[in-house]
Amino acid sequence: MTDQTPGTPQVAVLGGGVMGETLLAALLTAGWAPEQLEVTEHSPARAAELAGRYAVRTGASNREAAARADVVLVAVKPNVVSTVLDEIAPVLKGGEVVVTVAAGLPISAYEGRLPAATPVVRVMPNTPAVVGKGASAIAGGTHATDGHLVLVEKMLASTGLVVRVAEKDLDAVTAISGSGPAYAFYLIDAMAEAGVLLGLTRDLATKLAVATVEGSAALAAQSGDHPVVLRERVSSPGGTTVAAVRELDAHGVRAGVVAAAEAARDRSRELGAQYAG
Ligand SMILES: NC(=O)C1=CN([C@@H]2O[C@H](COP(=O)(O)OP(=O)(O)OC[C@H]3O[C@@H](n4cnc5c(N)ncnc54)[C@H](O)[C@@H]3O)[C@@H](O)[C@H]2O)C=CC1
Ligand SMILES: O=C(O)[C@@H]1CCC=N1
Repeated sequence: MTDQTPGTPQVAVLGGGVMGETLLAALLTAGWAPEQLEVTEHSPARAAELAGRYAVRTGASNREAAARADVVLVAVKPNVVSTVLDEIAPVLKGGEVVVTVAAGLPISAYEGRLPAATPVVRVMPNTPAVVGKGASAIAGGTHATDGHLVLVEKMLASTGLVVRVAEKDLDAVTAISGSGPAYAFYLIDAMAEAGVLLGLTRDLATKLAVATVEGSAALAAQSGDHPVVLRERVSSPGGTTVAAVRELDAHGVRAGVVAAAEAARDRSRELGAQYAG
């Protein structure tokens, strides 16, 4: 594929798990036709499920799918990436773009296994992409042009926020937005559980927790105010909220979030070092 390839090029999604399916659905929403897409899967049952749900071609051969593709989207686990790259490298003709969502693995690891001058774009998406509220960061490799980054932005157009970053920042991005939905779900679950403890039904407590987190995120996004200012607005003098936030501080919740993000950043680096091969 050249920098100028127009429209919606043929995409092979290698690995149809959580993120592979998310990106497949996103491409369909962004205007790709089912016949421009195919997915490879090790699990025949999963392949059949995806074929039934999206009417796309599915198969088990990464090499055959890559040979038909203009864009190869790597969505397998980091420990499988080098095997997959070795499978597809012989059939890449030089113009294809390789896009990867694997955590941790540096672009240099891809460039070292793929034909010289293969453009590689690394993406760190997150699961709210399924509902168009995702946050993705992208970084291009040595041979990725602005045109390749624009193409990837187009591929992710239906998923939500897409930002360009330097590759060195992707471990931090992974710790904040890649893994971040799990922190938000953890908070929602804890709030719902607290509601049950306080006597609400689980259904009502969960609805209230979800709506509160969703509304707070929307308010933060739309007002542009600093989170501290927004928190102060909830906190009436001598009221309930200051009493609650004092407990969050006393229990080290803020420090816990920071430590969690550092652990995710470190794990991303470890995955990169372990599986770069
Ligand atoms: N789940 C998430 O929230 C995010 C995941 N990622 C990245 O996405 C990648 C995939 O993660 P998930 O989708 O969560 O994992 P997953 O385990 O749900 O999906 C991986 C899929 O690859 C298939 N597979 C395994 N070996 C294969 C092979 N050789 N060829 C073809 N298919 C093969 C598996 O059967 C499985 O369905 C990982 O590299 C991860 O770091 C990145 C951002 C967020
Ligand atoms: O947990 C993981 O390794 C992947 C990467 C970011 C979110 N999920």
